[in-house]
Amino acid sequence: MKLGCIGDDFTGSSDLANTLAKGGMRVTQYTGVPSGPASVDVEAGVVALKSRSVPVAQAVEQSLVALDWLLAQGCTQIFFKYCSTFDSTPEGNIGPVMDALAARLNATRVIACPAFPTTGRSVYQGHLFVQDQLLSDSGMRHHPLTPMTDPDLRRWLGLQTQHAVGHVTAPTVFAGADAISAELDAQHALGNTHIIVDAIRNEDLIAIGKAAADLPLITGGSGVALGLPANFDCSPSRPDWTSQDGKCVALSGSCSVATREQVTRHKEKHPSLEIIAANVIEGRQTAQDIASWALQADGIPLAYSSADPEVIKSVQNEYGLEQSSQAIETLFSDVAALLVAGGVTRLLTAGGETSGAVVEGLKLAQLEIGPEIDPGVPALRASKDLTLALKSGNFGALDFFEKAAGVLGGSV
Ligand SMILES: Nc1ncnc2c1ncn2[C@@H]1O[C@H](COP(=O)(O)OP(=O)(O)O)[C@@H](O)[C@H]1O
Ligand SMILES: O=C(O)[C@@H](O)C(=O)COP(=O)(O)O
Repeated sequence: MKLGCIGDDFTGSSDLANTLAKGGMRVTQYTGVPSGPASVDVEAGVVALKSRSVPVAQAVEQSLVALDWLLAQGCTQIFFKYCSTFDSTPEGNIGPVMDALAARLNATRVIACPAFPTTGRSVYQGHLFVQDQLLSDSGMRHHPLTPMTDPDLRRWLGLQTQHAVGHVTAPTVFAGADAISAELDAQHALGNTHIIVDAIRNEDLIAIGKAAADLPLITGGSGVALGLPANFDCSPSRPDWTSQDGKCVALSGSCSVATREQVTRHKEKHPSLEIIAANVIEGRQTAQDIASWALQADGIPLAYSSADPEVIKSVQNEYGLEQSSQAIETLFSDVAALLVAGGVTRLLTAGGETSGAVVEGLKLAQLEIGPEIDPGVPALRASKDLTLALKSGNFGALDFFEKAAGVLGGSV
Protein backbone atom coordinates (compact mmCIF):
# COMPACT_ATOMS: atom_id res chain seq x y z
CA MET A 1 0.00 0.00 0.00
CA LYS A 2 1.37 3.42 -0.92
CA LEU A 3 -1.20 6.00 0.08
CA GLY A 4 -2.97 5.57 3.42
CA CYS A 5 -6.23 7.43 3.98
CA ILE A 6 -8.30 8.02 7.10
CA GLY A 7 -11.87 9.18 6.46
CA ASP A 8 -13.91 10.71 9.29
CA ASP A 9 -17.14 9.27 7.88
CA PHE A 10 -18.29 6.65 5.40
CA THR A 11 -19.73 8.74 2.58
CA GLY A 12 -16.68 10.97 2.73
CA SER A 13 -14.44 7.92 2.56
CA SER A 14 -16.20 6.58 -0.52
CA ASP A 15 -15.97 10.06 -2.05
CA LEU A 16 -12.18 10.02 -1.59
CA ALA A 17 -11.92 6.40 -2.77
CA ASN A 18 -13.86 7.42 -5.89
CA THR A 19 -11.37 10.19 -6.74
CA LEU A 20 -8.37 7.93 -6.24
CA ALA A 21 -9.95 5.09 -8.25
CA LYS A 22 -10.77 7.45 -11.13
CA GLY A 23 -7.14 8.57 -10.96
CA GLY A 24 -6.11 4.96 -11.65
CA MET A 25 -5.17 3.74 -8.16
CA ARG A 26 -6.28 0.31 -6.94
CA VAL A 27 -8.35 1.35 -3.93
CA THR A 28 -10.11 -0.52 -1.13
CA GLN A 29 -12.34 1.11 1.49
CA TYR A 30 -12.20 -0.55 4.91
CA THR A 31 -14.87 -0.36 7.58
CA GLY A 32 -12.84 0.72 10.57
CA VAL A 33 -9.35 -0.61 11.10
CA PRO A 34 -8.90 -4.11 9.64
CA SER A 35 -7.70 -6.84 11.99
CA GLY A 36 -5.26 -8.32 9.46
CA PRO A 37 -2.98 -7.15 6.67
CA ALA A 38 -4.24 -5.60 3.44
CA SER A 39 -4.12 -7.48 0.16
CA VAL A 40 -0.79 -6.79 -1.54
CA ASP A 41 -2.31 -5.31 -4.69
CA VAL A 42 -4.02 -2.38 -2.88
CA GLU A 43 -2.28 0.91 -3.74
CA ALA A 44 -4.53 3.22 -1.72
CA GLY A 45 -6.33 2.07 1.42
CA VAL A 46 -9.14 4.17 2.87
CA VAL A 47 -9.96 3.41 6.50
CA ALA A 48 -13.49 4.72 7.05
CA LEU A 49 -14.15 5.80 10.62
CA LYS A 50 -17.31 7.16 12.16
CA SER A 51 -15.32 9.82 13.97
CA ARG A 52 -16.76 13.11 12.71
CA SER A 53 -19.21 13.65 15.55
CA VAL A 54 -17.89 11.49 18.40
CA PRO A 55 -16.13 13.05 21.44
CA VAL A 56 -12.69 14.51 20.59
CA ALA A 57 -10.65 11.92 22.53
CA GLN A 58 -12.37 9.03 20.71
CA ALA A 59 -11.80 10.60 17.30
CA VAL A 60 -8.11 11.08 18.07
CA GLU A 61 -7.69 7.57 19.42
CA GLN A 62 -9.46 5.91 16.48
CA SER A 63 -7.48 7.97 13.97
CA LEU A 64 -4.16 7.02 15.57
CA VAL A 65 -5.06 3.33 15.48
CA ALA A 66 -5.92 3.72 11.78
CA LEU A 67 -2.62 5.54 11.23
CA ASP A 68 -0.60 2.74 12.86
CA TRP A 69 -2.30 0.15 10.67
CA LEU A 70 -1.71 2.16 7.48
CA LEU A 71 1.96 2.71 8.35
CA ALA A 72 2.31 -1.02 9.00
CA GLN A 73 1.01 -1.64 5.46
CA GLY A 74 3.95 0.41 4.10
CA CYS A 75 2.18 3.71 3.33
CA THR A 76 4.54 6.56 2.59
CA GLN A 77 1.90 9.29 2.72
CA ILE A 78 -1.23 9.77 4.84
CA PHE A 79 -4.39 11.61 3.79
CA PHE A 80 -6.92 12.69 6.42
CA LYS A 81 -10.30 13.15 4.68
CA TYR A 82 -12.98 15.37 6.20
CA CYS A 83 -16.00 17.02 4.70
CA SER A 84 -15.83 19.55 1.89
CA THR A 85 -18.05 21.68 4.12
CA PHE A 86 -15.54 21.26 7.00
CA ASP A 87 -18.23 19.68 9.22
CA SER A 88 -17.01 20.12 12.80
CA THR A 89 -17.78 21.94 16.03
CA PRO A 90 -15.57 24.61 17.65
CA GLU A 91 -14.03 21.80 19.78
CA GLY A 92 -13.20 19.51 16.86
CA ASN A 93 -12.77 16.94 15.57
CA ILE A 94 -10.73 18.10 12.59
CA GLY A 95 -8.11 20.14 14.49
CA PRO A 96 -7.36 17.64 17.26
CA VAL A 97 -7.04 14.76 14.76
CA MET A 98 -4.73 16.86 12.57
CA ASP A 99 -2.62 17.70 15.63
CA ALA A 100 -2.31 14.04 16.63
CA LEU A 101 -1.50 12.78 13.12
CA ALA A 102 1.02 15.59 12.56
CA ALA A 103 2.77 14.81 15.85
CA ARG A 104 3.04 11.09 15.07
CA LEU A 105 4.28 11.75 11.51
CA ASN A 106 6.58 14.69 12.38
CA ALA A 107 4.65 16.71 9.83
CA THR A 108 5.51 20.40 9.97
CA ARG A 109 3.59 21.71 6.92
CA VAL A 110 0.06 20.29 6.91
CA ILE A 111 -2.19 21.33 4.04
CA ALA A 112 -5.86 21.85 4.95
CA CYS A 113 -7.99 22.21 1.83
CA PRO A 114 -11.66 21.17 1.71
CA ALA A 115 -12.21 22.63 -1.80
CA PHE A 116 -14.19 20.46 -4.23
CA PRO A 117 -15.08 22.74 -7.16
CA THR A 118 -17.03 20.05 -9.05
CA THR A 119 -19.60 20.14 -6.26
CA GLY A 120 -19.36 23.90 -5.76
CA ARG A 121 -17.04 24.03 -2.74
CA SER A 122 -14.23 26.54 -3.14
CA VAL A 123 -11.77 28.13 -0.74
CA TYR A 124 -10.86 31.77 -1.36
CA GLN A 125 -9.24 34.27 1.00
CA GLY A 126 -9.29 31.46 3.58
CA HIS A 127 -13.11 31.37 3.42
CA LEU A 128 -15.20 28.38 2.35
CA PHE A 129 -17.95 28.86 -0.22
CA VAL A 130 -20.77 26.50 -1.21
CA GLN A 131 -21.61 27.54 -4.76
CA ASP A 132 -22.07 31.32 -4.54
CA GLN A 133 -22.76 31.40 -0.79
CA LEU A 134 -20.43 31.62 2.16
CA LEU A 135 -20.56 28.34 4.09
CA SER A 136 -22.37 30.06 6.96
CA ASP A 137 -25.14 31.27 4.62
CA SER A 138 -25.64 27.81 3.07
CA GLY A 139 -27.93 25.06 4.36
CA MET A 140 -24.97 23.83 6.44
CA ARG A 141 -25.79 26.43 9.08
CA HIS A 142 -28.71 24.16 10.03
CA HIS A 143 -26.82 20.84 10.10
CA PRO A 144 -28.29 18.62 12.87
CA LEU A 145 -24.87 17.70 14.36
CA THR A 146 -22.29 20.19 13.09
CA PRO A 147 -23.96 23.51 12.22
CA MET A 148 -21.39 25.55 10.31
CA THR A 149 -21.69 29.17 11.39
CA ASP A 150 -18.29 30.60 10.44
CA PRO A 151 -16.91 30.47 6.87
CA ASP A 152 -13.37 31.60 7.84
CA LEU A 153 -11.45 28.32 7.94
CA ARG A 154 -8.40 29.95 9.55
CA ARG A 155 -10.54 31.08 12.47
CA TRP A 156 -12.64 27.86 12.75
CA LEU A 157 -9.64 25.53 12.58
CA GLY A 158 -7.79 27.93 14.92
CA LEU A 159 -10.42 27.22 17.61
CA GLN A 160 -9.75 23.48 17.33
CA THR A 161 -5.96 23.16 17.17
CA GLN A 162 -2.92 23.70 19.40
CA HIS A 163 -0.98 24.99 16.39
CA ALA A 164 -0.94 28.34 14.62
CA VAL A 165 -2.89 28.28 11.34
CA GLY A 166 -1.34 29.72 8.19
CA HIS A 167 -2.71 30.45 4.73
CA VAL A 168 -1.56 30.03 1.14
CA THR A 169 -3.50 32.56 -0.91
CA ALA A 170 -5.02 32.08 -4.36
CA PRO A 171 -2.40 34.06 -6.35
CA THR A 172 0.32 31.75 -5.02
CA VAL A 173 -1.78 28.69 -5.86
CA PHE A 174 -2.39 30.02 -9.38
CA ALA A 175 1.40 30.35 -9.79
CA GLY A 176 1.74 26.55 -9.55
CA ALA A 177 3.31 23.75 -7.54
CA ASP A 178 6.75 25.30 -6.98
CA ALA A 179 5.25 28.54 -5.68
CA ILE A 180 2.94 26.57 -3.37
CA SER A 181 5.88 24.53 -1.99
CA ALA A 182 7.90 27.68 -1.37
CA GLU A 183 4.96 29.29 0.46
CA LEU A 184 4.42 26.18 2.60
CA ASP A 185 8.07 26.54 3.67
CA ALA A 186 7.55 30.24 4.34
CA GLN A 187 4.46 29.49 6.44
CA HIS A 188 6.46 26.92 8.41
CA ALA A 189 9.19 29.52 9.02
CA LEU A 190 6.49 31.83 10.41
CA GLY A 191 5.56 29.11 12.93
CA ASN A 192 2.41 27.88 11.18
CA THR A 193 1.90 24.11 11.04
CA HIS A 194 -1.62 23.76 9.65
CA ILE A 195 -2.02 25.74 6.46
CA ILE A 196 -5.32 26.57 4.77
CA VAL A 197 -4.75 26.54 1.01
CA ASP A 198 -7.06 28.45 -1.33
CA ALA A 199 -8.40 26.54 -4.38
CA ILE A 200 -11.25 27.38 -6.73
CA ARG A 201 -10.55 25.19 -9.78
CA ASN A 202 -9.50 21.59 -10.41
CA GLU A 203 -6.20 22.83 -11.82
CA ASP A 204 -5.48 24.47 -8.46
CA LEU A 205 -6.06 21.15 -6.73
CA ILE A 206 -3.76 19.36 -9.15
CA ALA A 207 -1.01 21.91 -8.48
CA ILE A 208 -1.53 21.48 -4.71
CA GLY A 209 -1.33 17.69 -5.14
CA LYS A 210 1.96 18.06 -6.99
CA ALA A 211 3.32 20.36 -4.30
CA ALA A 212 2.30 17.79 -1.69
CA ALA A 213 4.25 14.90 -3.26
CA ASP A 214 6.80 14.72 -0.44
CA LEU A 215 4.61 15.72 2.49
CA PRO A 216 3.92 12.99 5.05
CA LEU A 217 0.38 14.29 5.79
CA ILE A 218 -2.27 15.99 3.67
CA THR A 219 -5.76 16.88 4.88
CA GLY A 220 -8.90 18.00 3.12
CA GLY A 221 -11.83 17.03 0.97
CA SER A 222 -11.61 14.59 -1.90
CA GLY A 223 -10.80 17.42 -4.32
CA VAL A 224 -7.25 17.83 -3.10
CA ALA A 225 -6.67 14.13 -3.83
CA LEU A 226 -7.14 14.81 -7.56
CA GLY A 227 -3.42 15.43 -8.03
CA LEU A 228 -2.18 12.53 -5.88
CA PRO A 229 -2.46 9.45 -8.18
CA ALA A 230 0.05 11.02 -10.59
CA ASN A 231 2.57 11.24 -7.73
CA PHE A 232 2.34 7.43 -7.52
CA ASP A 233 2.67 6.98 -11.32
CA CYS A 234 -1.04 6.17 -11.78
CA SER A 235 -3.13 7.59 -14.61
CA PRO A 236 -6.92 8.02 -14.99
CA SER A 237 -9.02 4.91 -15.63
CA ARG A 238 -12.59 3.66 -15.15
CA PRO A 239 -12.93 1.05 -12.40
CA ASP A 240 -14.33 -2.39 -13.38
CA TRP A 241 -17.92 -3.15 -12.46
CA THR A 242 -20.08 -6.27 -12.60
CA SER A 243 -23.73 -5.26 -12.76
CA GLN A 244 -26.06 -6.27 -9.95
CA ASP A 245 -29.72 -7.04 -10.45
CA GLY A 246 -32.34 -7.63 -7.77
CA LYS A 247 -34.27 -5.64 -5.21
CA CYS A 248 -33.19 -2.05 -4.58
CA VAL A 249 -34.17 0.01 -1.51
CA ALA A 250 -33.22 3.57 -0.48
CA LEU A 251 -32.76 4.78 3.12
CA SER A 252 -32.29 8.45 3.87
CA GLY A 253 -31.31 9.95 7.24
CA SER A 254 -29.70 13.04 5.75
CA CYS A 255 -31.47 16.33 6.44
CA SER A 256 -29.25 18.28 4.05
CA VAL A 257 -30.86 20.52 1.46
CA ALA A 258 -29.90 18.39 -1.58
CA THR A 259 -31.15 15.18 0.01
CA ARG A 260 -34.48 16.72 0.99
CA GLU A 261 -34.99 17.77 -2.63
CA GLN A 262 -34.02 14.29 -3.87
CA VAL A 263 -36.49 12.74 -1.42
CA THR A 264 -39.29 15.01 -2.66
CA ARG A 265 -38.51 14.11 -6.28
CA HIS A 266 -38.24 10.36 -5.62
CA LYS A 267 -41.59 10.26 -3.80
CA GLU A 268 -43.34 11.40 -7.00
CA LYS A 269 -42.61 8.09 -8.74
CA HIS A 270 -41.79 5.52 -6.06
CA PRO A 271 -43.32 4.24 -2.83
CA SER A 272 -42.11 6.16 0.22
CA LEU A 273 -42.42 5.92 3.98
CA GLU A 274 -41.66 8.75 6.36
CA ILE A 275 -39.89 7.86 9.58
CA ILE A 276 -41.01 10.07 12.45
CA ALA A 277 -38.30 10.51 15.07
CA ALA A 278 -40.68 10.69 18.05
CA ASN A 279 -42.41 7.48 16.96
CA VAL A 280 -39.06 5.71 16.71
CA ILE A 281 -37.86 6.96 20.09
CA GLU A 282 -41.13 5.95 21.76
CA GLY A 283 -41.22 2.55 20.04
CA ARG A 284 -44.28 3.15 17.81
CA GLN A 285 -42.30 2.75 14.55
CA THR A 286 -39.89 -0.18 14.43
CA ALA A 287 -37.20 -1.50 12.11
CA GLN A 288 -39.33 -4.57 11.45
CA ASP A 289 -42.31 -2.42 10.31
CA ILE A 290 -40.12 -0.42 7.94
CA ALA A 291 -38.22 -3.38 6.49
CA SER A 292 -41.44 -5.37 5.92
CA TRP A 293 -42.98 -2.41 4.12
CA ALA A 294 -39.90 -1.92 1.90
CA LEU A 295 -39.56 -5.61 1.03
CA GLN A 296 -43.16 -5.70 -0.19
CA ALA A 297 -43.17 -2.38 -2.03
CA ASP A 298 -42.63 -2.05 -5.79
CA GLY A 299 -40.17 0.21 -7.59
CA ILE A 300 -37.35 1.65 -5.50
CA PRO A 301 -39.00 2.14 -2.10
CA LEU A 302 -37.58 4.95 0.03
CA ALA A 303 -37.76 5.12 3.82
CA TYR A 304 -36.66 8.52 5.07
CA SER A 305 -36.34 10.53 8.27
CA SER A 306 -35.05 13.54 6.33
CA ALA A 307 -36.85 16.59 7.68
CA ASP A 308 -36.72 20.37 7.73
CA PRO A 309 -34.49 22.18 10.28
CA GLU A 310 -37.50 23.26 12.43
CA VAL A 311 -38.67 19.65 12.77
CA ILE A 312 -35.17 18.50 13.76
CA LYS A 313 -34.82 21.35 16.28
CA SER A 314 -38.07 20.48 17.98
CA VAL A 315 -37.16 16.77 18.19
CA GLN A 316 -33.74 17.65 19.59
CA ASN A 317 -35.31 20.05 22.12
CA GLU A 318 -37.69 17.36 23.30
CA TYR A 319 -35.39 14.30 23.37
CA GLY A 320 -31.84 15.73 23.16
CA LEU A 321 -29.51 15.77 20.16
CA GLU A 322 -27.63 12.62 21.13
CA GLN A 323 -30.69 10.49 21.86
CA SER A 324 -32.59 11.52 18.75
CA SER A 325 -29.73 11.07 16.30
CA GLN A 326 -28.70 7.77 17.92
CA ALA A 327 -32.25 6.44 17.76
CA ILE A 328 -32.52 7.21 14.04
CA GLU A 329 -29.08 5.83 13.24
CA THR A 330 -29.73 2.60 15.15
CA LEU A 331 -33.05 2.25 13.37
CA PHE A 332 -31.44 2.57 9.94
CA SER A 333 -28.74 0.08 10.90
CA ASP A 334 -31.38 -2.45 11.99
CA VAL A 335 -33.55 -1.83 8.92
CA ALA A 336 -30.55 -2.38 6.63
CA ALA A 337 -29.74 -5.71 8.30
CA LEU A 338 -33.35 -6.88 7.85
CA LEU A 339 -33.40 -5.73 4.22
CA VAL A 340 -30.21 -7.57 3.32
CA ALA A 341 -31.46 -10.67 5.15
CA GLY A 342 -34.66 -10.29 3.13
CA GLY A 343 -32.79 -10.37 -0.19
CA VAL A 344 -32.04 -6.74 -1.04
CA THR A 345 -29.03 -6.60 -3.36
CA ARG A 346 -28.81 -2.87 -4.07
CA LEU A 347 -28.92 -0.59 -1.04
CA LEU A 348 -28.83 3.19 -1.33
CA THR A 349 -28.17 5.31 1.76
CA ALA A 350 -28.13 9.10 2.10
CA GLY A 351 -26.15 10.83 4.85
CA GLY A 352 -22.69 10.31 6.29
CA GLU A 353 -23.65 9.27 9.82
CA THR A 354 -26.58 7.29 8.45
CA SER A 355 -24.36 5.44 5.98
CA GLY A 356 -21.79 4.76 8.70
CA ALA A 357 -24.46 3.25 10.93
CA VAL A 358 -25.70 1.07 8.05
CA VAL A 359 -22.29 -0.19 6.94
CA GLU A 360 -21.17 -0.89 10.52
CA GLY A 361 -24.52 -2.54 11.26
CA LEU A 362 -24.14 -4.81 8.22
CA LYS A 363 -20.61 -5.69 9.40
CA LEU A 364 -19.17 -5.13 5.95
CA ALA A 365 -15.39 -5.40 6.34
CA GLN A 366 -14.42 -3.80 3.06
CA LEU A 367 -15.85 -2.25 -0.07
CA GLU A 368 -14.66 -2.41 -3.65
CA ILE A 369 -14.93 0.86 -5.60
CA GLY A 370 -16.92 0.92 -8.85
CA PRO A 371 -17.84 3.64 -11.33
CA GLU A 372 -19.00 7.11 -10.31
CA ILE A 373 -22.77 7.68 -10.02
CA ASP A 374 -22.58 11.43 -9.46
CA PRO A 375 -19.59 13.57 -8.45
CA GLY A 376 -18.26 12.24 -5.16
CA VAL A 377 -20.47 9.13 -5.05
CA PRO A 378 -19.18 5.80 -6.42
CA ALA A 379 -20.93 2.47 -6.85
CA LEU A 380 -19.65 0.08 -4.17
CA ARG A 381 -19.57 -3.71 -3.98
CA ALA A 382 -19.65 -5.32 -0.54
CA SER A 383 -19.99 -8.97 -1.63
CA LYS A 384 -20.98 -11.19 -4.54
CA ASP A 385 -24.61 -10.19 -4.13
CA LEU A 386 -24.65 -6.87 -2.27
CA THR A 387 -23.92 -3.48 -3.79
CA LEU A 388 -24.26 -0.06 -2.20
CA ALA A 389 -24.25 3.64 -2.88
CA LEU A 390 -23.40 5.84 0.12
CA LYS A 391 -24.51 9.34 -0.77
CA SER A 392 -23.07 12.35 1.00
CA GLY A 393 -25.85 14.59 2.26
CA ASN A 394 -25.36 17.41 -0.18
CA PHE A 395 -24.23 15.44 -3.22
CA GLY A 396 -26.07 13.97 -6.17
CA ALA A 397 -28.49 15.00 -8.89
CA LEU A 398 -32.21 15.51 -8.21
CA ASP A 399 -32.95 11.97 -9.47
CA PHE A 400 -30.04 10.46 -7.52
CA PHE A 401 -31.83 7.41 -6.13
CA GLU A 402 -33.08 6.24 -9.55
CA LYS A 403 -29.75 7.01 -11.12
CA ALA A 404 -27.84 5.07 -8.45
CA ALA A 405 -30.11 2.05 -8.85
CA GLY A 406 -29.34 2.16 -12.56
CA VAL A 407 -25.57 2.40 -12.16
CA LEU A 408 -25.48 -0.44 -9.61
CA GLY A 409 -27.64 -2.43 -12.01
CA GLY A 410 -25.24 -1.75 -14.86
CA SER A 411 -27.82 0.05 -16.99
CA VAL A 412 -26.01 3.39 -17.11
N1 LIG B 1 -36.07 13.37 11.75
C1 LIG B 1 -34.93 13.47 12.44
N2 LIG B 1 -34.90 13.96 13.68
C2 LIG B 1 -33.75 14.08 14.38
N3 LIG B 1 -32.54 13.71 13.92
C3 LIG B 1 -32.50 13.18 12.68
C4 LIG B 1 -33.69 13.05 11.88
N4 LIG B 1 -33.34 12.49 10.70
C5 LIG B 1 -32.03 12.29 10.76
N5 LIG B 1 -31.51 12.70 11.93
C6 LIG B 1 -30.08 12.64 12.35
O1 LIG B 1 -29.38 13.68 11.66
C7 LIG B 1 -28.07 13.23 11.34
C8 LIG B 1 -27.87 13.41 9.85
O2 LIG B 1 -26.53 13.25 9.58
P1 LIG B 1 -26.00 12.49 8.32
O3 LIG B 1 -26.58 11.13 8.18
O4 LIG B 1 -24.50 12.56 8.42
O5 LIG B 1 -26.50 13.37 7.12
P2 LIG B 1 -25.64 14.41 6.26
O6 LIG B 1 -24.72 13.58 5.44
O7 LIG B 1 -26.62 15.15 5.44
O8 LIG B 1 -24.83 15.24 7.20
C9 LIG B 1 -27.98 11.77 11.74
O9 LIG B 1 -27.33 11.63 12.99
C10 LIG B 1 -29.45 11.36 11.85
O10 LIG B 1 -29.65 10.29 12.73
O1 LIG C 1 -16.51 16.06 1.23
C1 LIG C 1 -17.71 15.86 1.23
O2 LIG C 1 -18.56 16.77 1.16
C2 LIG C 1 -18.19 14.45 1.42
O3 LIG C 1 -17.23 13.53 1.03
C3 LIG C 1 -18.52 14.22 2.83
O4 LIG C 1 -17.66 14.03 3.68
C4 LIG C 1 -19.93 14.38 3.10
O5 LIG C 1 -20.38 14.04 4.38
P1 LIG C 1 -21.95 14.05 4.66
O6 LIG C 1 -22.51 15.32 4.08
O7 LIG C 1 -22.09 13.99 6.14
O8 LIG C 1 -22.52 12.86 3.99
